[in-house]
Amino acid sequence: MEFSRAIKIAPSILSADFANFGAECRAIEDQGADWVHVDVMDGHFVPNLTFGPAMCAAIRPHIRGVMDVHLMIAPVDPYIEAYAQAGADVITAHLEAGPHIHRTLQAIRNTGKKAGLALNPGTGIDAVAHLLDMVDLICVMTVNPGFGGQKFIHSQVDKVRSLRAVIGDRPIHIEIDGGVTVETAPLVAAAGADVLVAGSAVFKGGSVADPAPYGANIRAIRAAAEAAV
Ligand SMILES: O=C(CO)[C@@H](O)[C@H](O)COP(=O)(O)O
Ligand SMILES: [Fe+2]
Repeated sequence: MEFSRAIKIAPSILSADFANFGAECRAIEDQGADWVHVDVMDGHFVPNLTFGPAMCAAIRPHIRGVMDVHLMIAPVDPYIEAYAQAGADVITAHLEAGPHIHRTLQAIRNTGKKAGLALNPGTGIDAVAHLLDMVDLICVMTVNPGFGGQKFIHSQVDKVRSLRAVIGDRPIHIEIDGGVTVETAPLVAAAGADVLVAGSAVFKGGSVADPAPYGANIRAIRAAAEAAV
């Protein structure tokens, strides 16, 4: 995985057809997705349940590019190795998920995978300064985690701008997750984000049988973001 600040679109398969994940992953990549974003929820850290490591391992052969695994689980440390074994390229843990985020990021790096740090909307960026040498990606949640299709929280745009200033030119991705659309993508791209997760805005209007809308949605979000950079 070579580092680049170019805009990357990462569809969240939380909005895919749950009976058809393999075909959905192939369809979004064929339609121009850069990364595939997999939302792991435990019914405890967030009020929803999704994919275990076996599910991730099952879809891995259907993803040619980057599998971006967003762990919304607590505790997180006991499961890092399992998601690494399942074939994740990026493993992101929440700052809020436990008392030892430095150890968690170290454990992710020890698996040889890229380490991501996610921040809930109510969390500030102060802790990030002490973790810059431990992270490959910082995920700014622009909704409260747990569900797709929520409304973008606009107060997070300033947070992204401050985060970009703290990161400077270090090879750390800023990922935005939640409520990304053609309207909100330019705001976060202009503030310094480079990875845009989008679930409902990518999958709307399409299906495995008719995937062309996925491509049109991805191109529209990318064009809106790139025009703002
Ligand atoms: O992590 C999460 C939600 O907790 C996200 O990845 C959502 O799945 C994004 O969905 P949209 O807001 O784009 O519909
Ligand atoms: Fe996510």
